[in-house]
Amino acid sequence: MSKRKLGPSKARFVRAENSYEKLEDAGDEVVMVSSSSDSENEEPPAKKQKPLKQEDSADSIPGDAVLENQDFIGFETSSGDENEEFDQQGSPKISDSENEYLSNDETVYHTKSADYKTGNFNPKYPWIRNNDHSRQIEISDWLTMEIKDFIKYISPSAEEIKARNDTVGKLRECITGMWPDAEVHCFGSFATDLYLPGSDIDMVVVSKARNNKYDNRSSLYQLSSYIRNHRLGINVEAIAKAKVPIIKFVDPTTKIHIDISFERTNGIKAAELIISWLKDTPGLRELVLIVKQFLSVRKLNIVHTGGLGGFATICLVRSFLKLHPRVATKSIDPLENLGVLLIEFFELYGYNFGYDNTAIAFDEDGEPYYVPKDSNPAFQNRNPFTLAIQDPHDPANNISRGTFNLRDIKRSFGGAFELLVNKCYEMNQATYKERLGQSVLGDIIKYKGKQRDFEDARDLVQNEALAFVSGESSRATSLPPLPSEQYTIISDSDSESEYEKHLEQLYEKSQSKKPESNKNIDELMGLNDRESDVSSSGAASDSEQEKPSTSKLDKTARREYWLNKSGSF
Ligand SMILES: Nc1ncnc2c1ncn2[C@@H]1O[C@H](COP(=O)(O)OP(=O)(O)OP(=O)(O)O)[C@@H](O)[C@H]1O
Ligand SMILES: [Mg+2]
Repeated sequence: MSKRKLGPSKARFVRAENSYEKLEDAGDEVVMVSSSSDSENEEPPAKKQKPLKQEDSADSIPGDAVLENQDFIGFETSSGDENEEFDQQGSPKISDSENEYLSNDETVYHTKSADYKTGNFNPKYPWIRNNDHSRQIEISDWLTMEIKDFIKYISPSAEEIKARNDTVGKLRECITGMWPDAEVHCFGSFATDLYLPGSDIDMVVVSKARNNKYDNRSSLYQLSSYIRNHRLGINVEAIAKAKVPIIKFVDPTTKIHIDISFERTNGIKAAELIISWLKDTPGLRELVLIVKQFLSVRKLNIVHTGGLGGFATICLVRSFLKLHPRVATKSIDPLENLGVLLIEFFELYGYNFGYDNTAIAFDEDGEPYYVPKDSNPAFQNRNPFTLAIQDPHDPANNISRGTFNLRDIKRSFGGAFELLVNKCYEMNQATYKERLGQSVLGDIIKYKGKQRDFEDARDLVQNEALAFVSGESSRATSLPPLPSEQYTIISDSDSESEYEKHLEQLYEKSQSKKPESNKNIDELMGLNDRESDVSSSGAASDSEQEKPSTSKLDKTARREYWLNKSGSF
C-alpha cells in the first residue's frame, strides 16, 4: 500500500464529477454511473472524485461566497468566551454550580505528566506542542501528522480512563445494591473508545429476571430519586416521554454527563459492531474523532437541536472509508493519508452527496452501500433534504432521523473543505519561516479545554466498558436476546407521529433562521479569538483588515494547485 503521492498532472484532469449523486437503480442493486461515455479516456474513479469545481454542482456554494463569509458555521463560543473565567494554568474554571455543563473539550480530572512543561504551549493549537511538521514537502502529509497529534492529544490519560471506570463502577454498585437482579452495562462512545474528553457515558440497566423488567415509569423515577437523594448525580432529570426514556445527570466528581436507559440492549450490540469496524477500518477512529470535535465546537453534534450524533458520525465516516475507491482497493494506506481523506470527507458530505435521493444502508455483515431513499419507508421524510442512515441492526430505523439541521452541517463541511484546501495552498506557497507556528488543522478545529499532555494511556489502563463489550472482561456475561420491539415507549402520549411533528416543528424553526452573512470568516471559524484580536491590533479592526489571508488568494491559482494535487491520486 502506498501513500498518495501528489504531483502535477493537469493534463489528466477531467471534468469534476459528483459520482455520489448519480445513483441508478439497477433492480435490487444500486450502481454508481459515470457521466463520461468515453470509457477509453475514462479516469480511474478516485481521480475524478478529486477535482475542486464547486460551480459544477447544482447545490454547491460558490467559492467566493465562502471567502465572503456567507457559508460557514462558526465555532460556537458556548462557554461564553468573553466572560470565561480561567484558573492559574489558563484553563477554564469549572463552577460549582449544579447548572454547569462541560463542553466536549473540558474535563476536570485530567492531570499533567512530568514532561508536560517541555515545548512551547500554543494556546490556539495546543496539539502542535513539540510537534513541528511545517517542513513537510507535501502539505497533506503535514495535515496527516497534525491529525495524529490531535488524536494523541485528546486520547484519554490513565487518570481519565480510571475516572470513567470508577464512575461506572460506583453507579453499578449502587444500582445492583438497590436492584439485585439488575445488570448495568455501558455502550456508546465510552464502550468503543471513541469518546472525546467531555463525552457522556451511556449506560443501560438490564434485568436478569424474565418477569421483572425495568422499562417502566416507576423504575425510572425510583432510580432518578435514588441518584438525587444519594448525591450520585447533579442535574438529575428523568425523561419519561422520550422515545427512549432515560435518566440524565452529571457525575459530581468528574462532571461527566451520564445517560441511563433501561432494558435496551441494542446499544451494546451496536458497540460490538463498532468495535469490529474499528478493527477492520484503519483511519476510522482518527477521522471519527476529528469530525466529532469539528461538530462539537460548532454545537452541531447535539441531536435534540438537529445535530449529527456520535453514532451517525461513525456511520458516515465508515461508509466514506469503505466506499472510497482507493481505500477499498487497498491502493492507499488510510493511516498515511488521513489529511487527504479528511479533505475528501468534507468534500463528499459538504458538496457531493445526494442527500435528497440517497441513503446509507448496511448489509447483514455491516458493510455499507448506497440505496435510493424510496427503497425504504424509514428513509422517507416530508422534507427530502434530510440525511438517511439505516441502523445497521434495524433496517426500519433511520438513525439520523433527528438530524433536522442538515443545512448547517452540510455548510460547515463544505466550509471546512474550502478552508483546508486554501490552507494547503497557502502553506505550499509559504516559506519555511512563514510556516513556523502555523497549523493546517487549526483552521477548522479548536480545542479550548485544559492543557493536556499527549498521554494516550489506552494500552496501559483497561477501559472496562470496552473490555466487557469486546468480551475481554471477566464480567462478561451473555446478554438476553434483543426484544422484537427495540424502542420502549413508556409515555402514553408520546406517539411516533407526535415525535415526528416535534422534529418537523424544530426543522421549520431552523429553516427560518437568517444566514450569518455579515460575519467575518475568522470570527465564524474561530480563527481570531477576541483576546488575540485585541492584543494584536490594539483596536477593533475594520472589515478590510479583518479579511483572512485566504481571501487574498487568487481563486484560479488555488484551484490549479488543488487540481494538480488531485490528478495524481
Ligand atoms: N437514532 C438512534 N437509533 C438507534 N440507536 C441509537 C441512536 N442514536 C444513538 N443510538 C445508540 O446510542 C449509542 C450512543 O449514541 P451517541 O449518538 O450518543 O453516540 P456516542 O458514540 O456515544 O457519541 P458521544 O461521544 O457524542 O456521546 C449509539 O452507539 C447507539 O448504540
Ligand atoms: Mg454518548
